[in-house]
Amino acid sequence: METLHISAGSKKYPVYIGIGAVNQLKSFLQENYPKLTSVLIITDETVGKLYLEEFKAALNLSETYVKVVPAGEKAKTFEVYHECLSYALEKKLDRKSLILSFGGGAVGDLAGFVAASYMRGIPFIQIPTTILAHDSAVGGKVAINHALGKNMIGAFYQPEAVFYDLKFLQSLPPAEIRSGFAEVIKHALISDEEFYDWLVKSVENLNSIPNTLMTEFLTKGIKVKGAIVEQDETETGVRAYLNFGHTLGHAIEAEAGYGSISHGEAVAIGMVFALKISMERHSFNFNLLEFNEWLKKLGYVTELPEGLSTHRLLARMKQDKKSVGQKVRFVLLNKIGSPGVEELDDAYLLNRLDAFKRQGGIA
Ligand SMILES: O=C(O)C(=O)C[C@@H](O)[C@H](O)[C@H](O)COP(=O)(O)O
Repeated sequence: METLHISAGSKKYPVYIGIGAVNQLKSFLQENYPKLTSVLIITDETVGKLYLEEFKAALNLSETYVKVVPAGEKAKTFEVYHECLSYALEKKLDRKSLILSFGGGAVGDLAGFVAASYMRGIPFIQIPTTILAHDSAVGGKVAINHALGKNMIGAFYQPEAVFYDLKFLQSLPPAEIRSGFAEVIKHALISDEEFYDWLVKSVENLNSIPNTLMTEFLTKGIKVKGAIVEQDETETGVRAYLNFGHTLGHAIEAEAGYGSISHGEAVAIGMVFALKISMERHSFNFNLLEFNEWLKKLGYVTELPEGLSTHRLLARMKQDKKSVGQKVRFVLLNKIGSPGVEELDDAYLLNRLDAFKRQGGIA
């Protein structure tokens, strides 16, 4: 078991990571919330079926309520958000109550936004159950989606703690593993060539990752994220680097339909595209073909999904939260480990997107 600490704005909180981490939750609550009145567990259908009864029994708290939401991005809708708020009001949660987010990235985004907005904010704790959530559970970005864009309604709202029990990762399906691992790759590419080289050498397939290796790359990823969030909690500057691959990635998710492609698999395509542009604009030595082949060996698709309009993708990117005045701002690399944010001209972007589509990716 390892304990990391995240500093974000005026807040500092622990991330307990390792097999059995969740066993520390009850004592954490007893020590830090002696006047706790009630707890609302927000979980999804998949996690609920697998782990909820065991989780509730281990907590054994008197006033525990549960809201089960749809799995994945389908949880991040106004309707589900409203249902959660209504349920919390019906169960008379008060400002001494606490929300436990028990699930993957989408549950954490939704539950965190419910906590951020219920009675103008009550505490919440992240208990992530996916690889993706090593990224989304840390740093305080909480949100729901809108038809006009992903994560368009949300807040920066930090959890009280994160209990990251890696036993929950053992039941993940391949697409979910790919989704989360893409964010590990992102953390390596934006931070450190040594991390990236180690990752490519260490991970040859995603179907049987040893616990020690999983713990090591998740811990490295969280440390990369924590260092950036400590510098820039509300994304006025360097926090945008954590969005590498997301400008196109979010556009693909929205155009393909939320849930039809996983977040990380869309980000993987976005990272290949962003790397290609980066190498065109900043001549640096990187074997993009080797990266592309590694991704395909791991099961990723590295070209645009069939039938997506590049014009519509551009329109989506113009609405990205990093864009200013409808000018698209991309996170590019000057070299591995050296990200920057650049404004890209619409005509240039459309030309590169059309080439990417025509060539089936980078080749
Ligand atoms: O924490 C951040 O900042 C990130 O950009 C991390 C992303 O991997 C994550 O998917 C985030 O939710 C996307 O942020 P958004 O601002 O593009 O909605």
